[in-house]
Amino acid sequence: MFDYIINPKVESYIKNLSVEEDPLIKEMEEYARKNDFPIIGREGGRVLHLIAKIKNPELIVEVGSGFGYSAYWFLKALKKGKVVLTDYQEKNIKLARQFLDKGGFRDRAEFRVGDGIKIGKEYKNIDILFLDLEKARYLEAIKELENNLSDDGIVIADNVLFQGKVIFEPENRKSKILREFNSYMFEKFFSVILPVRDGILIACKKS
Ligand SMILES: C[S@@+](CC[C@H](N)C(=O)[O-])C[C@H]1O[C@@H](n2cnc3c(N)ncnc32)[C@H](O)[C@@H]1O
Repeated sequence: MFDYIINPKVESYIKNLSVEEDPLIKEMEEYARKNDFPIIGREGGRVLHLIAKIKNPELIVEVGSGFGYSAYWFLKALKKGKVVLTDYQEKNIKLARQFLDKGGFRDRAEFRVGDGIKIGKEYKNIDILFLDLEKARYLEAIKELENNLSDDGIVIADNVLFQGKVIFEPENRKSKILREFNSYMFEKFFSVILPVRDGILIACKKS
C-alpha cells in the first residue's frame, strides 16, 4: 500500500519551515480541515504564490476554485491584474467572495459560478491557467483552453500524481486519465512535475 509521495519526515521538515503569519490563511485552512474540503494546501499555495510573484501576471483563471484558498495565495502575490474564480457550486463561490473580501481583494477577483472550462473560454491572454477541477476533465480542460493562453502563459495543474496512484495504481480509472493528461502536457508543453503534496504540474509553451 502506497500512501505518500515524499517521505513523511522530509514533508514534515518542509511543512515546519512554512510557518504562516497570515490569520486568513490559517482560518481558511481550518475551514478546509473542519469541512474535509480538498485544497492545494500550504506548500502548494506557496508554489502558486511564488510563481505569481515571478510572473507578475495580468490575468489568472482558475478552473475549480473551491472556497478561494488557492486564489487567495495568488492574489497576495499580485501587484496588478486579477484572478477569475470559477466553481460549479454557488455556495463555494459565495464563501470565496466572503474570504477574499476579508483579505481586501474585492476589486481584484471575479467570481463566476458554472463550468470553469466554458467560462475560461471567455478570457483571452490568460497568463496563468490553474487547473484544479475533476480529474476526468483535465485533458479536456487544457485542450479547450490552451489557445486562450498568452504567448508566455503558464499552466499549473494540481493533483497530477493523485497520491502516487498515477504510478503505483496505473490501472485505476483516474490514474489512466491523469497519465494521459501528463503525457499530453510533456509532449505539447515544456512541463515539470513537483512532487509537492498530490503533485503539481507547471508548464509553459515550447519555444
Ligand atoms: C479541489 S477543489 C478546489 C480547491 C481550490 N483550488 C484550492 O486549492 O483552494 C475542486 C473544486 O472544483 C470544483 N469543480 C470541479 N469541476 C469543475 C468545473 N468543471 N468547473 C468549475 N468548478 C469545478 C468543485 O466544485 C470543487 O469545489
